[in-house]
Amino acid sequence: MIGKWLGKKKTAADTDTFSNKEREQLESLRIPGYKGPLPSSWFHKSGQQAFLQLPFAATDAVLAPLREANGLPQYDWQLKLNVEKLANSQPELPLVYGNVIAVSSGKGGVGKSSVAAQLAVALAETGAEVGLLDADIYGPSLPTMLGGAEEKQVISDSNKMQPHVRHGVHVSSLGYLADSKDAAIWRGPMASAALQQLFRDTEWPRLDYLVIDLPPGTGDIQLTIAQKLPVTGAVVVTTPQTVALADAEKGIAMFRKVGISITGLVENMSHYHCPSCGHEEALFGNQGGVDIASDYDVPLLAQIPLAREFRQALDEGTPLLVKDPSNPLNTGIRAMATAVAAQLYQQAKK
Ligand SMILES: Nc1ncnc2c1ncn2[C@@H]1O[C@H](COP(=O)(O)OP(=O)(O)OP(=O)(O)O)[C@@H](O)[C@H]1O
Repeated sequence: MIGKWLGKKKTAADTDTFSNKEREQLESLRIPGYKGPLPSSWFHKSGQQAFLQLPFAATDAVLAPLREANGLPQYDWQLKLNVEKLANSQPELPLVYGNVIAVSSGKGGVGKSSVAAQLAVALAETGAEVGLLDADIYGPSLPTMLGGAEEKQVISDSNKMQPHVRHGVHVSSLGYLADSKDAAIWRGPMASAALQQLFRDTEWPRLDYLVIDLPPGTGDIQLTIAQKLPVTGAVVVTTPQTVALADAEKGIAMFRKVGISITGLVENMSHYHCPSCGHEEALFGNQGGVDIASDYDVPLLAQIPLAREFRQALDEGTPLLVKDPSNPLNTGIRAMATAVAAQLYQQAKK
């Protein structure tokens, strides 16, 4: 749990109010993934200190426009997060799992696991308590992408699995338990049962967010998982390529069929940025994700470039966010995390 600020008793200084002109400027602040102006009750000031208090995870970058806006920089702006637990698709399950984000793709190889891993690390960077469930039982790749595959699985006295803590994220994966070659031969019901067990028998701490890396595709297994696990919102990952887009459409349709809200679309490998000459090339086509998002009325949460740095870092088990935190490529990943958390909140509150 982060910041207990919301529950703090108000002091006389907290009742300081912004002038009308300042309020107008605050109203013009936009956050990735949040449609429209933020409620004015989320802004506070106390003398020279000013606070933006959000009920979802966000990076400090959201304050940049306030720090730069005319008339507002005199304040020392701070971000206060107090992540609200939102309703999910299984109301009878306790909310200890936090807000559950299912990351899916209609097609294999589009970068779903990379997006899930980097989303989880970026959310954890904000100070949120984050879990990551590797439900990609046919090819659990998170132990490779986040490292620690060689670490022994610890079972607690209460017979529960201790999640591995990797780069600030609590990770549970069959890849830490079984040989991935064994997992690949599992059939539908067996895989689905193993997964539910992995979800239930992991000793998760009290989480703010649980990111689930679903197996690729839109068949029975994905449908069963989506129905059996608590889900707050689904993120569909695609590349801009026509074949991937057709499968992404199936993914959107699948979640809609079972009443799970689509938090949005992430377009991965949207273009290639040449590190030497700066040229940008749309290797998999142009605008695919933008068009699908508009056709299906789902938010486009991020467009992530194809970059050697992302792949290399994940192959080494240390995502770029951790390996090279100030690399400009990370800006888009951090903005994606804010956009996912903001949109998840806004949809749940609708
Ligand atoms: N934006 C990117 N830039 C460079 N490499 C990437 C990018 N996204 C993913 N990759 C690389 O592409 C490969 C496939 O990615 P990943 O395993 O995440 O795909 P997936 O959709 O989860 O695949 P599967 O369906 O098989 O589980 C990995 O080596 C990953 O590092």
